[in-house]
Amino acid sequence: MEINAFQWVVLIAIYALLLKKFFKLLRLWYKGSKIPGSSACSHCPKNLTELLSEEHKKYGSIVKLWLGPTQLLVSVNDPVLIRAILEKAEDKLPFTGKAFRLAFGPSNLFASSSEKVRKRRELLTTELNERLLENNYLITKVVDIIMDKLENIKARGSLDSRLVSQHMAFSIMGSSFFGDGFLTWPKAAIYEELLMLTAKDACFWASYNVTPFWKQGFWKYQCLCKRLKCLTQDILQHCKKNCKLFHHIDQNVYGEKSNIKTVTADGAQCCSGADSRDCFFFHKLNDNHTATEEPSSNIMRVIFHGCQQIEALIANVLTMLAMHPEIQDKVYSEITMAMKQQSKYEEQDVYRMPLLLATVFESARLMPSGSLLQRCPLKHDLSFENGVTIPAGAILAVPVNLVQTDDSNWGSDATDFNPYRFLSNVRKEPDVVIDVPFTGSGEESTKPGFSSLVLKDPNENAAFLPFGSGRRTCVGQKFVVQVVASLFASLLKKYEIRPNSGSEVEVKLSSKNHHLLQHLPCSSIVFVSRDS
Ligand code: HEM
Repeated sequence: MEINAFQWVVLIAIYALLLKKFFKLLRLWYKGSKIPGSSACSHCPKNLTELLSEEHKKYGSIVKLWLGPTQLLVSVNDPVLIRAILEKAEDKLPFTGKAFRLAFGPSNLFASSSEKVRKRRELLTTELNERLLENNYLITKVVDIIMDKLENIKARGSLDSRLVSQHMAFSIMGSSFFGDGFLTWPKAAIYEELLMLTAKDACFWASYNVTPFWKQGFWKYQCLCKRLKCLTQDILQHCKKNCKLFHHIDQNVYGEKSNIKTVTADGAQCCSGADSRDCFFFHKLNDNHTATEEPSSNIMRVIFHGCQQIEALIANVLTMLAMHPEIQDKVYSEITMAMKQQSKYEEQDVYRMPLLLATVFESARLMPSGSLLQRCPLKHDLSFENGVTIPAGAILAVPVNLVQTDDSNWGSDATDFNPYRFLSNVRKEPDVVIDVPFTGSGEESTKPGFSSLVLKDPNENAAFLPFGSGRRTCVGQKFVVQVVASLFASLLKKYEIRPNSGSEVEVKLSSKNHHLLQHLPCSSIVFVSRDS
């Protein structure tokens, strides 16, 4: 048989590619052999965190674990080293991208390559921080609507804290990103259900190496994804309709921040300055999207990530307050004291409630929503001062819940709920007041009516990682902390949160075993009105 020149070229190219892959693998094996740890994960118990905990005890702060012949996981549990590594390591593992690509379509916002995400990360950070400062009224409105909804469902008795938290998180994300029109959007409930369902099944379908086109279930799943996309377009249209400035947005970009309503030529009322910025935000977020990207996928990804994470945080704070009535009472006193000083409650007031903010941080520390932070040096090895090299292609993992509940990082009460670890007493230790967005100023705290406690910057402790760290850290941290604290300030002013007697949460939380804390069941809680 005669082989022509073209076929030779193809054959050589394939051969060269295979050879390159083989040498990469040899290199991974060789470099991996120098990292301490068990050679293989053949005896993997169900819980990877438990295994990593044992390995770290045996081999030190950097351990390797072969997940398969071609998959090397390197786990690091020393906070100072973690900070240094995450400052350098920029790329993420492509797998998570695959799951979300399937659910929401291709998007560059959470891409594995840092190059692709940089611009949009910056945009999102600016937007969130500006929105945070300008949109005070919106948070108050969201909280009011959530409180009204609570009034209605509370009549039925105890509530599943996960479900309540999900509704709250969804209202916060929806209204913050689409404007307050979202709060009256008739399809919001369907959208919430569909978003959660689609994302839940994404990992299952993404776990197939070859997309299972032959399975009927897969096509049903694709239909759900399509419906979700249509609904996202629908709310965007709704947003655009309410916001006639969209088409001449360029004239208004970041310039005018007036809230005065204007009237267009066709007589329709234009949205306020704040609303036009909402529209502009999405316009910009999808600006210059590449051919492979879909306009609504970035939006769905952000909304989903925010909902999922905020939901977990709210549920954790609810659970912790329900289980620690003595802390709840103190937070309540702090809220009433701070609110007494103001004729009108402003969102910035939460910065005068250090115990409330510390409660949010402590809940995030004890029960982080993800158990591993991961990076994947795609092109280059990562070398560190202590002589350790993490080879390109290895999965770098940070076992967040181990680091966040380790005695050596947090003291002997590391597994206890103690928000005071994030506070210092201004009168006793005036020099620990730190000038960061989260901390109250020492001067304010000494005025009558203000708390004498001062919040420390939680990020000062390198072992505080609920929002990640380094170049790919979460861009929503400041936004989330302010919104969630505001929500609880309003909630606690009206209600006392109690566990439903005999519910599972009471049993689980009385245990000191921190592994249990990460797997809390749906907990049942009751909101008891303070007026009654
Ligand atoms: C309680 C709420 C939240 C928690 C606990 C949380 C946590 C996280 C974590 C752990 C990461 C990975 C960080 C790392 O690998 O170092 C992350 C990434 C990210 N978060 Fe959040 N997040 C929250 C809310 C939000 C919100 C509300 C937004 C935006 C609206 C947001 C936007 C992002 C983005 C864009 C990334 C990806 C960064 C990148 O890959 O470069 N997050 N978040």
